[in-house]
Amino acid sequence: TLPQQITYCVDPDWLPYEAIADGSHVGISADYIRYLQRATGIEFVLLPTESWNQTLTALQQGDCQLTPMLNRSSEREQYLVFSDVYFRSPNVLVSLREQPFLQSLDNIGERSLAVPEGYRLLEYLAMHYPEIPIVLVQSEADGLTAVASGRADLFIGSLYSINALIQQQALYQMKIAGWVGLEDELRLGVITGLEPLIPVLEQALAELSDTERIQIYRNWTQIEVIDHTNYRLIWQVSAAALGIILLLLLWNYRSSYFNRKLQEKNQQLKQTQARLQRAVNKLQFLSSHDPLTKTYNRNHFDQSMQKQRRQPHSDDAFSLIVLDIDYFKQINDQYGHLVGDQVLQELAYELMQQVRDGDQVTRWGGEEFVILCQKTSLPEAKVLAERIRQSISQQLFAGSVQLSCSFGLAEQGAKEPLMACFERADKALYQAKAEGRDRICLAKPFVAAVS
Ligand SMILES: Nc1nc2c(ncn2[C@@H]2O[C@H](COP(=O)(O)OP(=O)(O)OP(=O)(O)O)[C@@H](O)[C@H]2O)c(=O)[nH]1
Repeated sequence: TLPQQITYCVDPDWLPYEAIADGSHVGISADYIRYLQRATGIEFVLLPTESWNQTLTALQQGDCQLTPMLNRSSEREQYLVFSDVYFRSPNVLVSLREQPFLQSLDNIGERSLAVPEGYRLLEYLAMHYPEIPIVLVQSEADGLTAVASGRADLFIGSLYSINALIQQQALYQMKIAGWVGLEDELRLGVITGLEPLIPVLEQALAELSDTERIQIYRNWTQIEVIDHTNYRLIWQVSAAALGIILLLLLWNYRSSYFNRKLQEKNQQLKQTQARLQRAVNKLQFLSSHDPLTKTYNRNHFDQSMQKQRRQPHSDDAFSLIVLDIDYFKQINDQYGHLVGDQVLQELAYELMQQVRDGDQVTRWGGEEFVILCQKTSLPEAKVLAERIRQSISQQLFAGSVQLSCSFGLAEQGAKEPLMACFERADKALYQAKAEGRDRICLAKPFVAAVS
C-alpha cells in the first residue's frame, strides 16, 4: 500500500533545478512534483531545509522521504533508491575571463577547484582526480563568488544553474573554461523502505509528453550565450551619453534663445538710440535755427558773437550786413500772410545761396536778416550786398511778388565789441531806409572811445 502523503526535501539553492523561495519550492523539480501530485494523487509535503547537506541528513534520518532531483552515487545508494534518469545536464568548469580555456579536468594542473559540499561531484573527483586541490563551498552561488573573489581558481557545477547564476548576479567577468566529462543525470530519490513508490513515480514520469518536459525546462531556464556583451553597461553608457547630448542640446537651445533675445534687445536699443539722436539733432537744430526760413536764429547769432569776441587778436577783417525787406507790411496786406511767409523763405534761400561757406545768415526777427561775413572787409561786404540786392531785384518771389531790400554794412573795428559793430550796421540800414530804400549804406568807421 502506498502512503497518501510523503514529505520531501530539496536543495534550497540550486536554481534552475530547485530552490526554496519565501518558504515555497520553486524550479524545475517543483513543476515535476506538482505534476506527480496530480498524476498519482499522493500529497507531497515540503520540509524546508537550509542547505543541500541538511537535505541529505534529513533523508538519511528519515525525516524526509523523497528528494526530487539528484545524481545517483554509491554513497547515496546506502539510504536512497533512485528512479530512472529524467533530466540530464552537462557539468562545466567556470573561471575568470582572463584564465585560459582548459577544456577538461585533465588540464587543471595546480589550480584549485571550488565544489559545493555534499555534491556527488566530490565523490567523482576523489575517485578520478584526487590530486586536484578542492575548496569546499556552501552552494553553487558561493562557488562562483569564490572564483570571482580569488578564493578558488575554478568552480565546477551544472551548466544550467551556473548560467542562471551568472545572469542573476551579473558575474560577466566569468566564463565557461571547460567541460567536465561527468553529466548530471538527475533522478528522483526515495528513502529505502519506500521502494514500491519508484514504479508508480516512473510510470507517471513516462506518461509526461516531451512537449510538457520542454515546457517545464523552459519555465526555468533562459539559454543565453555566457560570453555575451554586457548590454546593461551598454545601455547605461548609451543612456548617459544620450543624457549628456540632450543636456548639450538644451544648453545650446537656451543659449541661442538668450542670444536671440539679447540681439533683439540690442536692436531695440540701437533703434531707440537712433530715435533719441534724431530728436537731439532736431532739438539742436530748433534751438539754433529759425523754423520758418531755416536760417540761424538770434540765439545762435548771440553765441557766434561771443565766440567772435574770444578771438580779439585775429587780424582778419570781419563785416556785418544787416538787411530788411522794403514795405513788407504791404506785401502781407496785399497777398496775405502765407505768401509773406513764402517770400521770407525764398529770400532766406537766396541769401544762403549768395554767401560763402564760412558766412552765416541769421533771421534777426520779422523781415530783418543779418549776415556775418568772415575774413571780409567793408568794400568786400559791399560787393556781396550789391550782388544780393541786384539778384533780388531781378526775380519774382512766391511766383509774383517783386521786392527790394535795404542794407546797412559795418566792418568791426579794432577792439570794437561785436554788438557795437551791429548797432553801427543797423544805423546804416535805417539810413538806407530813410534815403529811399533798395540801397546799401555803409556805417561810419568805428571810433574807439578815448580812455
Ligand atoms: N508773413 C510774415 N510777415 C511777418 C513776419 N514777421 C514780421 N512780419 C511782418 O513784416 C511787417 C514789417 O512791417 P514794418 O516793420 O512796418 O516794415 P515794412 O512794412 O517792411 O516797411 P519798411 O521796413 O519800413 O520798408 C509787419 O507787417 C509784420 O507783421 C513773418 O514771419 N511772416
